[in-house]
Amino acid sequence: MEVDTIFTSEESASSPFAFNASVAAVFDDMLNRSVPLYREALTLQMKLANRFYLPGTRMYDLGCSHGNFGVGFLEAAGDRDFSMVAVDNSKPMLEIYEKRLSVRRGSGRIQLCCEDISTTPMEEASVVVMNLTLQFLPLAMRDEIIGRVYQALVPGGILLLTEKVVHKNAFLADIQQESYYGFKAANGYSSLEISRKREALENVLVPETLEAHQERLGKSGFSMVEIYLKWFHFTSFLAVKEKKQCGV
Ligand SMILES: Nc1ncnc2c1ncn2[C@@H]1O[C@H](C[S@+](CC[C@H]([NH3+])C(=O)[O-])CC(=O)[O-])[C@@H](O)[C@H]1O
Ligand SMILES: O=C(O)C(=O)Cc1ccccc1
Repeated sequence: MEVDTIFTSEESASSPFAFNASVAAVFDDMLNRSVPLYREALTLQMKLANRFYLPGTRMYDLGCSHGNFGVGFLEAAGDRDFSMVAVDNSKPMLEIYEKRLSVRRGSGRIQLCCEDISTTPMEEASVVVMNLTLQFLPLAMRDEIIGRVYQALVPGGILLLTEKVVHKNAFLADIQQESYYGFKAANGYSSLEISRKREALENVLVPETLEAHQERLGKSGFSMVEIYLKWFHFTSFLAVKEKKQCGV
């Protein structure tokens, strides 16, 4: 695995963060060292996806990057059939994903789409995964996207949403950030790398409060929402589209 040294160089500080070829090449190391509980979240997402996926429907992975969810799900599925649409607008990420699929059996079950999530058509979905993706979309588009996810889900279908959130209380938001930077430092990032990346992510990764996410999920139609994992900022929501009961 290639080591993430992106923010060791001075020029890295001068441009906004982008999912380009240099980032794609070191992305696993970047995720492992910068996202607390990343592997644990993936494992739980695969288990929940497996529990809620309905044969004949689709699974969508929105902001799939280089395919950790899809490749993991494919390996765990064995001979069980499924249909997944994996969407990302970073070509370098999808090129790596395609290579990973090319050496695996049954990879025709995953269709890769290089497009913007805000325009991607969705239908007949029983599972939609958005792992650390919504936070990169313009704030003004987020309601519409979650609304479309809800509409695309069949009754009993789920959205697995993981986001970096920010605490609504300024003091606790500082504690979150302090704990998070401690995590990065313990994983070998220097304070210069940490501050350069913070600058590069400004206005690119825009976190919202946990309450803002809950409110959006509620007003989009999700009446059952569970937080199944949380590490300060990093929060994983399970949102279920309820099955309507006859006569109620
Ligand atoms: N508008 C957009 N349209 C499509 N893709 C987008 C858009 N904006 C950003 N992306 C894509 O969303 C992904 C976010 S990374 C997801 C990790 C993955 N889910 C994982 O479980 O390994 C999270 C992170 O880097 O913190 C990148 O691949 C972007 O190209
Ligand atoms: O929020 C941060 O400071 C991060 O480093 C999160 C992150 C992880 C991987 C890619 C982009 C942002």
